[in-house]
Amino acid sequence: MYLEVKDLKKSYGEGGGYVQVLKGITAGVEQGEMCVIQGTSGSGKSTLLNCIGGLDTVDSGSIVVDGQEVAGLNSKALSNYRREKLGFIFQFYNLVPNLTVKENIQVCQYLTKNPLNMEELLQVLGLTEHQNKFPAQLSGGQQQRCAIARALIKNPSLLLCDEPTGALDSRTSRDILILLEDINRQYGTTMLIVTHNNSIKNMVHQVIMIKDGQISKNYRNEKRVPAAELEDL
Ligand SMILES: Nc1ncnc2c1ncn2[C@@H]1O[C@H](COP(=O)(O)OP(=O)(O)OP(=O)(O)O)[C@@H](O)[C@H]1O
Repeated sequence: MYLEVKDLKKSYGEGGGYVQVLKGITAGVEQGEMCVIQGTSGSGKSTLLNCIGGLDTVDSGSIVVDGQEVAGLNSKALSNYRREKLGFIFQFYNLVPNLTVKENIQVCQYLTKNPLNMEELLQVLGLTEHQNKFPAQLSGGQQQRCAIARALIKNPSLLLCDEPTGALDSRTSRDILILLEDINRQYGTTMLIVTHNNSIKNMVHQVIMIKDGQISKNYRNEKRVPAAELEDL
């Protein structure tokens, strides 16, 4: 198992403001799997993703990624873990406004000894002709493709996506999902995708549904639907 989460608990606040967000999550994702995490607003999806990504601490439980226990690492070890293993994609791109597309990607290229080839990645993501533009000169889909390139340049083994199509229209969403599918196939990248979209779960290998901080349903798709054929995106 590439990612194993065991009895993960996480709360925020104290006294009257105390809220237990994750109430004992146990799940596993195989290497090269695409996995969707779904659930109603406030159910704890982003919190789970942030804990796995070392962006937030946990109260108890274990998170093992590629054989390494991540829960409880100190901040230096966590930043090494993020640098070596992870790529992040968020709903609102988070590009640096005064850097060009290429420069935004280069920032992450220098974080690793074995980056992917920049020109090839720009090509694959359809960004070659936009590489010298600034984020404000791009459409939403182009900005998200740039954010994906930035996450992928260091060839992460685990890609964490929080609402990657949340700000996009359905056609652009489909393009981005086809891209993620291609990347998964080409590089074997394990992916966790938090989404509200009910259709995306049909294209992935595994689905984890969270309700009120607990897993309400967890299954593997017997028959996956290619992103190009998803309905109601
Ligand atoms: N830093 C924080 N401090 C206090 N409470 C927080 C913090 N982060 C999240 N929460 C609370 O934890 C709960 C779960 O939040 P989370 O963002 O994980 O939910 P979600 O399922 O991703 O929701 P959404 O689909 O709306 O993004 C919410 O009640 C939220 O208010």
